[in-house]
Amino acid sequence: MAVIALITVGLTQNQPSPHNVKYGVVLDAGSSHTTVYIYTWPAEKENDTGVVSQIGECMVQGPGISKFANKVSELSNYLPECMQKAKEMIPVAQHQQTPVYLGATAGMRLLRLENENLADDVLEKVTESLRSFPFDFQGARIISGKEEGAYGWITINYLMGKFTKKLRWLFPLGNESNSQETYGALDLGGASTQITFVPGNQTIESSENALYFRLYGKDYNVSNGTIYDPCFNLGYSRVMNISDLTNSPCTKTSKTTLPFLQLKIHGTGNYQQCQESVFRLFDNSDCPYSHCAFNKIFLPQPQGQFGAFSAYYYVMNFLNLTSEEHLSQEDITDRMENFCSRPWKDLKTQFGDVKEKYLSEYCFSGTYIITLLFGGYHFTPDSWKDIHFMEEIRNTDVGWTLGYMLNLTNMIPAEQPVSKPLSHSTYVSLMVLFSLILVAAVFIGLIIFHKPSYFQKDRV
Ligand SMILES: Nc1ccn([C@@H]2O[C@H](COP(=O)(O)OP(=O)(O)OP(=O)(O)O)[C@@H](O)[C@H]2O)c(=O)n1
Ligand SMILES: [Ca+2]
Repeated sequence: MAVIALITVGLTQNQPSPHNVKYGVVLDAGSSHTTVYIYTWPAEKENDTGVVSQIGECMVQGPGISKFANKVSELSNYLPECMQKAKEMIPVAQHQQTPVYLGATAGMRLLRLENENLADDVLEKVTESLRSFPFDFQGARIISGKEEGAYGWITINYLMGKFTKKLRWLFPLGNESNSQETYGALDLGGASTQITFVPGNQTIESSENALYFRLYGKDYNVSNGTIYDPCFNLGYSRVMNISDLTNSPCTKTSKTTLPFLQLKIHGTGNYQQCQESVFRLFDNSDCPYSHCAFNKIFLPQPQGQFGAFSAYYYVMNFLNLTSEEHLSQEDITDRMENFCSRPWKDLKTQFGDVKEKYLSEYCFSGTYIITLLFGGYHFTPDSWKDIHFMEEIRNTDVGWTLGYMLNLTNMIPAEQPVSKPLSHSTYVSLMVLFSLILVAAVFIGLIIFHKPSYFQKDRV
């Protein structure tokens, strides 16, 4: 029996030790900032799922690349600090084989809409900068919102091991019935948001909003230059340029000509009023399909579990709203009312180390997220519990970058592989145990059958 057990375990888990390690670098050029991610994986197991992990990340100092549109020459000093870090983390011998990809998101999509030449200039300059490093640079491009959502979805499901088929015979009693269902992905950045999930048995009514994979098997009424804003805390004020509001392609349609160039905003800190204003941003009228998100965009009813990352996590984590215990809608409202009503002076005292830009916007950002989820994507108080706010899984950040790299390095096979059923430590323990049983069995056998002299004498 011990021999059979040894052979069974050996055959089901033949794990060669990884010695050849590969690396990959992806730059996430977001609207608010750029982050460099450094990944590694064992070369032999390239097509296995869950083997790529993040070994480093570096946040580039300064704003997003789109903000350099009128000063592209400054971009030459932008990336070197973080790229130098990548050089230090990756062994020199591996530099030339290490692919480097840059994907730009909403900030650059908006710049391209406004002025294509400027967007090209920015990409050209970052390309020039990245070419000066000893890596295998694979290009800098603007990724579409659809790709961004898709790669975030791949990342989260890859990291959660949702693409692997578990061997059922090893977990006969486990509640594994839903374990293979994929997670939906919720991403929110400075200038765009994506929701991606596998819909239930609903018809895809707009192919523009669908992707097929085969993998692993307001307007404010103002009469002067001051407005009172319920989404900022009481005592907070900020001056902003009207052009910052009206120059974005997102606001081009609501052309309101104002008789002044600047606007002074004073916070009044009122969650209910803030929510009413934000809710008006989501146009839920005249849906041409059976279900819409907002602004007439096709979206089936959200289905299954969701991982919410990027700004969803930063903001909700700050507001203490990421708890896995079920928070009722009243709990959420109470916490938001409480936070928004706090005087700005108090917040500054308590959270002196938090960047002022972020701190001042948490009342707004939290309200925006809650309104987007309930009023935009139509989550319900009941399905809210299916949203899991997360920053990383197994030390790897959740975002679109990992999925982007997996795709471009052809690390996603079309057919579903079967995962190793045991962890390496369980495998080794079982092998040792069965070996001991085998040795003990042989030993006992020897004693019984080779101690014959006494028995034989007695018999004689
Ligand atoms: N420590 C942080 C970092 C970010 N934020 C919030 O997150 C938003 C930006 O999110 P980020 O993921 O940095 O956006 P980008 O990737 O740069 O934008 P996009 O994906 O739209 O291109 C900020 O406006 C801010 O509200 C925050 O609250 N705390
Ligand atoms: Ca982003």
